[in-house]
Amino acid sequence: MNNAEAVIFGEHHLRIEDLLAVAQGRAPARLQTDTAFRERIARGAQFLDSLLDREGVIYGVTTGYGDSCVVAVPLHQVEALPQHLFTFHGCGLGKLLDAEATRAVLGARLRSLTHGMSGVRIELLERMQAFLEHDVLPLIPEEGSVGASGDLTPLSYVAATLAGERNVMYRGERVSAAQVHRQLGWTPLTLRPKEALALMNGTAVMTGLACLAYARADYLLKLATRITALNVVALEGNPEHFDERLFAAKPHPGQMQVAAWIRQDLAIDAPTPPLHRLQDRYSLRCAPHVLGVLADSLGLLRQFIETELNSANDNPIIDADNERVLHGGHFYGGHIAFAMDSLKNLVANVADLLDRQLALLVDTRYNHGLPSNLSGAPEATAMINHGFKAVQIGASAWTAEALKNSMPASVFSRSTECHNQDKVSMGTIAARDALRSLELTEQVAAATLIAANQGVWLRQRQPGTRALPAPLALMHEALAEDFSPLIEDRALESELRLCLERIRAQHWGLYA
Ligand SMILES: N[C@@H](Cc1ccc(O)cc1)C(=O)O
Repeated sequence: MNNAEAVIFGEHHLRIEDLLAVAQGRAPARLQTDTAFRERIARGAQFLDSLLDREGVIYGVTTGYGDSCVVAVPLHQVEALPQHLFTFHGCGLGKLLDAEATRAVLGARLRSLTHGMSGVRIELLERMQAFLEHDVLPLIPEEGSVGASGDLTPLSYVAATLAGERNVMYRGERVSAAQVHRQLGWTPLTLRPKEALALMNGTAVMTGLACLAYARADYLLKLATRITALNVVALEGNPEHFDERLFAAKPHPGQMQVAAWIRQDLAIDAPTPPLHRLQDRYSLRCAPHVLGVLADSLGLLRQFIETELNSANDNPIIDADNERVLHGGHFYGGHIAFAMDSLKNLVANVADLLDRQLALLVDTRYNHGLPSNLSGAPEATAMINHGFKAVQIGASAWTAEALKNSMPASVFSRSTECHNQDKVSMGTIAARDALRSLELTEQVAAATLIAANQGVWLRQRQPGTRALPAPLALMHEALAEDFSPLIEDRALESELRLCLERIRAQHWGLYA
């Protein structure tokens, strides 16, 4: 971990970027330390204890869970209830969340609990901070949440490991939580009556994943814009399609921004007559209109994600100041579900756009004089070379899979848990889908970027071609460090994988 400024978990509003810095191990997570904050947290837990002394009925504390809320739990069993909650939810399946996602989940849950409306002790928050600090990462299976009673099952792995049960990843090894507690000299927490519920009854898994997805989509937008500009040069498209006055006539702000970025890349300052077609095919001409929808949606998606991240998404909500226990449904992840279902659709459209641009590049009927399949082979071996043919087939497959994945998850709500949870969000499925769509679309972007760069290289070798505008010349040079021109056929897997790594690391500074 470098010495980036710590991200404070307490009463401050966190931005997606803050959570991301913690998730990626770029910044430490610190709990707010002032006494006012600690007292506020303590008041919630004390208020719950005082209610218990008075034998008040509190859902999930003196009652069974969910549909079983009509079952009274006698006081002598109240202490045993939290352990039952995380225990019977220990039925997650599917792949394990990776380290970055797990930190995002821990951070999202910690942020929600620091609201001070969940009735947990400061010790619980401190231990969560310690998990992040020492990178003790619960092994969380990603499947089994309907996203509306909170992410109960995946979050049970957070509750259980805090209590010294199940397994964690620690220093690159899979070990039991009990062993790590011993190693670090910690006593496993005995969760207080409301604490397991407070940990589990919320949207932290889908919200953590949504933060990761948002950041990837944000970079993808800029990368797809840069790829489009490279393709306009490679294909000798008509730059007038990105004219400032043209976009002022239909002023969606994000769409105007994308057009402005392309103008900047092409260094257009005066009308430039077309070299070939008066009107290019839509994947070039309408690129700002496709990418603009993503650009214009990001603000709304950010608002949904950050409001959820900074909320007390628990039940019941403990309002110690007014001595009230508020029973409601804040674990319902409808906003994240909508945000992620929308993002899937937006991102799949980017895959489709780039795939269409690639289709133009490789095809001599549309590429305005570039070689077949963008092969740089000399005439003597041209007949046995196939250049980017298979890469383009791959991009078609990745695009189809991203498009297939765009089916909304939220419309598959189904009644569950004895019809207590009879309307659910499926937001966690939507968030996982969004990440998968991003992965596929980044693959399409990697293929299209390498191909566009090859197209630019081939074009530059043609006599009489205009010099590359400065921003694209810089990108062309940066790409040349990793990817050499394709002359004779070679297997491109390792280069595609390197390109994907670069994309995930947001390696190229774009339109900063
Ligand atoms: N989310 C439910 C609680 C719940 C907890 C565990 C369950 O298995 C089911 C439901 C509520 O607050 O009403």
